[in-house]
Amino acid sequence: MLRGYAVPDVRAVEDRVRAGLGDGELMQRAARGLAHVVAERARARRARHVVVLAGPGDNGGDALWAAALLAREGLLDDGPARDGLMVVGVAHGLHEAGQDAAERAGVQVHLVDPDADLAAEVARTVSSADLVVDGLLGIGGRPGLRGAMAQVVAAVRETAYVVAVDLPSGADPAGEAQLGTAVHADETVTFGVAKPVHLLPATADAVGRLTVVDIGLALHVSPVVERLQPDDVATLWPVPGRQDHKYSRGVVGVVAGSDRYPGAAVLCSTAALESGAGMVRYVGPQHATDLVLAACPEVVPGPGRVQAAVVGPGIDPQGCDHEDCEDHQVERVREALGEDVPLVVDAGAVQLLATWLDSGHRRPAPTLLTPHAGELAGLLTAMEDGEVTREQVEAAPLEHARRAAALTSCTVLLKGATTLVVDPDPEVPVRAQADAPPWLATAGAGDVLAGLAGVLLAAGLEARDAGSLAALVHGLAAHRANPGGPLRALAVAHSIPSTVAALLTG
Ligand SMILES: NC(=O)C1=CN([C@@H]2O[C@H](COP(=O)(O)OP(=O)(O)OC[C@H]3O[C@@H](n4cnc5c(N)ncnc54)[C@H](O)[C@@H]3O)[C@@H](O)[C@H]2O)[C@@H](O)CC1
Ligand SMILES: [K+]
Repeated sequence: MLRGYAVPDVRAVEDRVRAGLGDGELMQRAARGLAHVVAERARARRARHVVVLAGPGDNGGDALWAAALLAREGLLDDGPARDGLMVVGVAHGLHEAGQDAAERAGVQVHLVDPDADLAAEVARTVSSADLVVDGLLGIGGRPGLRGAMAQVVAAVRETAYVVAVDLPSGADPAGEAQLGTAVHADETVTFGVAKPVHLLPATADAVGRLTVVDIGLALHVSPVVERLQPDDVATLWPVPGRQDHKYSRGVVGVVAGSDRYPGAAVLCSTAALESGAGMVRYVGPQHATDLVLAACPEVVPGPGRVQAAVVGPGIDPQGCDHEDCEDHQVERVREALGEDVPLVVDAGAVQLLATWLDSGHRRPAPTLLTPHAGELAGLLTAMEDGEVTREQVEAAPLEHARRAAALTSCTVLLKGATTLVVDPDPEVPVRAQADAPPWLATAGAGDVLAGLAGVLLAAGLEARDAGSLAALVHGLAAHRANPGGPLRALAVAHSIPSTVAALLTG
């Protein structure tokens, strides 16, 4: 599990560790780790010109010391970057010891006035770099770059490989403010532990590949963000024992599909079966039932006892007006909301839940809501004063997911390039999963995710684990279904069994 700690907690432990070490030792450790990564990337990419950008604080200090090490220890010597290393400092003054060390090692340091326009010559130097080290701002940075810092970053060539020191400069270290003018790194080298900026959706896109360098920090506080990794699957996934039978493994109810969207019923039921449900019971209109049974003969039609249910994919919250529809989906969902059974509440059922909660009901069992941004906006609009738009949710996903979790007392899984899973208790770390290829943005992918999560709830996982594990496996199954190419949702569902098997057997 990757854990991201709040910046004040990181500073507190850094201060404690630094007090027990020699002067500058902690920064030396950071700089050494950084220098080794830079040297390796420079070699691999046959970089000819390496430009190190340094800002006014200790982030710049790390970068300057790394430049000194690269030059002094000849870390670039076997590559063509030998004579092509220089520092551009954007500050009224740089980290003194770092600047001194870089200059003593023979590295040229150009100092740029942060408030003046960038000289054309400096812009040319920066744009000549094929590898750029971004040490402008770290955890002390305010979001958004201005003046010469913004200009120097704009001068970086599109094809240059950018290694950010600790975090991409200009991004909010807390990972909450939306990205403004900021560095977009190919790789970020952080020290000791990850921070929220690396994991949360507002900023994670600017981070690139994340490398954590050990500098001897041990945190004994709770992280604020967590991300499950593939090797967590073996710990969390419900593996049946020899004594298990279909009921003990977990029966999953699926209330999904309508005459208008019968395919959602097929996708959700298929995903539940492919994820290892002991049994799937499907409830829906006749046409959808026929399609489900044709695709999945293992499914048992009609209501019955279940350990968890998925309600909502492809239902029409306005109600089904089909005359022979015995299993009226909206009524079924309302009934399920009142039952003491863990639920995945998806798509059309999200709106029904909002109305149901607004009339004073409370869910008696664990509940995982799985909205996309538009559905979350609809839920908040129904439960709060004033309209909330999809754009507002997309601009501040964590804030809105937190609001929804607090209002509903349910766990909220907000789908996106980075999927958030937020517990109603604000003290519980948020899970942020970014496992899916962009190809997964396709119709029906949400129905598959809901079916997968339903199986995990039915097996007894708590809602936050079920949601984040489902998001992880969903993303990995998508990669496996067709690495690097187009996907359809059904193919993702069919690739769940082999994906899980590969993760369980290592
Ligand atoms: N604290 C520690 O023990 C360690 C810190 N390390 C490094 O130190 C960094 C934190 O250093 P600092 O606290 O000095 O903070 P930063 O280096 O992030 O920068 C703070 C400085 O930048 C200025 N600034 C902030 N936002 C700005 C903006 N948007 N535009 C222009 N100037 C801006 C501030 O006024 C301040 O002078 C970490 O990110 C990490 O790179 C590492 O050396 C590891 C050890
Ligand atoms: K940085």
